[in-house]
Amino acid sequence: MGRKFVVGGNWKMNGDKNQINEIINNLKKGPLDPNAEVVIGVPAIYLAYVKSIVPDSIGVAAQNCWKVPKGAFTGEISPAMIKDVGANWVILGHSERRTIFGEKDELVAEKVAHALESGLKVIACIGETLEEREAGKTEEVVFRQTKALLPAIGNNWANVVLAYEPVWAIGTGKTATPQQAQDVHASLRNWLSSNASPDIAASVRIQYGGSVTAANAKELAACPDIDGFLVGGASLKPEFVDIINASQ
Ligand SMILES: O=C(CO)COP(=O)(O)O
Repeated sequence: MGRKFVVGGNWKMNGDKNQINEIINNLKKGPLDPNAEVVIGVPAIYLAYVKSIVPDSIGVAAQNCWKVPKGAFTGEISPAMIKDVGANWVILGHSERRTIFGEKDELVAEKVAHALESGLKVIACIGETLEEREAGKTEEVVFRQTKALLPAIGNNWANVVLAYEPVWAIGTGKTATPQQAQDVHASLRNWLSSNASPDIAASVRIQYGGSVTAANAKELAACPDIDGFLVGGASLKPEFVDIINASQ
């Protein structure tokens, strides 16, 4: 179907200059699968530093942004600023933003709309909690979260990657089984076919995120509807290279 494998590293609030140098040197050494797209999500304060040392072949993402270009929003950064320091991507709607910082579907959608209008590419995150999964609400939740994004994305789907990250699998060492992940990815694609368009459903890349490691990446990558990963903890380690190469 021609969906390019795309692997994101979400460093979250981790890293200092020393560790960043190590991570970037490791990525430079690779070797990286030339057929995989790589994007690293770095703390805002290091965006410019990372851009100054990373090869252009690796995309750089902010982990959040605000929904307008500038103004009295103490502590926030805008897509215009992210672009100004040379980064092209932003991760939005991560479950940590949703749960710890109380971001609701509508706010995530407003941020996605503004980031896309500003010319950034977006990794938009969705996913259910353990409670929601156990209540049989996984599809209801991911469909609701995705539905909120439809008007925000409009005809900009080419600049969006969806990241399905079940909250119970994030940072817990409890990876979704390949079948569990594949099932949600397939039903999401099916839902997109009816609610966006068959073309969008066939072309949008859906990453899996949640305790991805070098040990489980290959099996997950072999699933037909898994088009890459959004990696937290392991993106800080040398094994990130093996995860990037998992679809080879
Ligand atoms: O939240 C994640 C990526 O955005 C996943 O984190 P872990 O890979 O550490 O579970």
